[in-house]
Amino acid sequence: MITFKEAYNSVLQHTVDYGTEQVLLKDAVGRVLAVDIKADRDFPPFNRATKDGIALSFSAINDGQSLFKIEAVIPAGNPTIELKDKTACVEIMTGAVVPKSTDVVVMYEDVVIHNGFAKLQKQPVKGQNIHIKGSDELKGATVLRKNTLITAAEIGVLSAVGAAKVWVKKLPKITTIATGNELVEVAEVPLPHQIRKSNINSLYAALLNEHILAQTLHLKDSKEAIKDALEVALKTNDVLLLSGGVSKGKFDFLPIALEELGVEKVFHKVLQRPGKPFWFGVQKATNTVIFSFPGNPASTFANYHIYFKPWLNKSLGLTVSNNYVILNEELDNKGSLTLFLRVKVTFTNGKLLANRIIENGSGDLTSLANCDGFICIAPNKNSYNKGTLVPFIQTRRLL
Ligand SMILES: Nc1nc2c(c(=O)[nH]1)N[C@H]1C(S)=C(S)[C@@H](COP(=O)(O)OP(=O)(O)OC[C@H]3O[C@@H](n4cnc5c(N)ncnc54)[C@H](O)[C@@H]3O)O[C@H]1N2
Ligand code: MOO
Repeated sequence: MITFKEAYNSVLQHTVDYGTEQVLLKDAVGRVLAVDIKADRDFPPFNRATKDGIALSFSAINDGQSLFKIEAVIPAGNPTIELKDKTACVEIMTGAVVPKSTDVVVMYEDVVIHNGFAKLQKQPVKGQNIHIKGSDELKGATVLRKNTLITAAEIGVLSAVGAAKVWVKKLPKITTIATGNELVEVAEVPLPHQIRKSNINSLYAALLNEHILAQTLHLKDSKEAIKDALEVALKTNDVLLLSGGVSKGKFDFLPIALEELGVEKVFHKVLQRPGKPFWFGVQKATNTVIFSFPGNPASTFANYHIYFKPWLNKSLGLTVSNNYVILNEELDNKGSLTLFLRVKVTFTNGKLLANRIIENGSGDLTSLANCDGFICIAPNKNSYNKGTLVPFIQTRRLL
């Protein structure tokens, strides 16, 4: 059986570039930028008043002048004008173009306006309250880099440079597949020996967070039915996320069915808990990647975050980040398996502290709603003191 590190590295060696596509700006949030974005004009595009007040020539102030005739009133959105008389001033609003031959803006709070004249109450500084043309970025500068996750901030920048359509990384087409005769629909009342499908809905929701609208399938524990359905699914998807049917049971047909369909097994079973009987493979002919997760809810959920999420990030060109939290209790791991322990994380005095939660093994579904993620504890008699930094796999937004 391979170690967690070997399995993780192996999964990341099987990433796939799905190419690029153009989407409308409104659909770009959450996607990954596929090209560098350049400024189509200077930022800001003109000398911009940053306060409501008056604009004037500093040379007049230098000459000792403090009372200025108001020549015009300039709202934001008006074309550039020129201050004709350098001993006069204009009233100017935030966001308006600072007139030619003016180089200082004094805010209303520091002047008294009376009978068409403005009187300075305070000595201004040359250049104050003017956001100089091109001082943020010059035309042609790269303002966003390829392989950036597009958030609300990037949407603002894309809007400012006129990117009504955006080139983004294509997302893989995914079907999530639940297996098992015991599973019934959520809306059904299960018989005493049945349970409702939860893993598949959880995977579907996790993928929605990645802006992937997955198909879902449920297969009964029949080898022929599984093979027939998988044959079609392999042809029509880039990725299959399966849950259940991969351990040693008499009805765990997935490993054999996948191999009979020409899917190359990369590995089966990893020295870890939960998620040990994880089966990972690739169908070279169709370039389909198969993550076949163990059916226990904590196993499917953990392995999705441990393996699939970094695989997706790397496939899309995003950085695969390694995050750490501070262990807030002592523990050790004398066994041979890497443990992924469910933790609650608190943000205390600027630090993320992790405490284990009470859970009842890999089948304990409700514990997943009580934890913030998993800490990764290496095997073989490792002792961890309180205060140790440990790798953290986040399963919900923390801050
Ligand atoms: N002889 C052995 N038995 C088992 C081993 C082993 O190594 N030798 N491994 C155990 C471990 S560890 C795990 S994890 C499970 C994984 O088994 P499978 O992947 O074959 O999963 P199933 O047997 O189909 O289901 C396990 C469990 O999870 C429930 N389940 C399945 N799918 C769903 C779903 N979509 N939603 C909710 N719950 C689901 C299922 O009803 C079972 O209770 O095997 C151990 N056994
Ligand atoms: O590998 Mo299993 O997830 O421990 O129950």
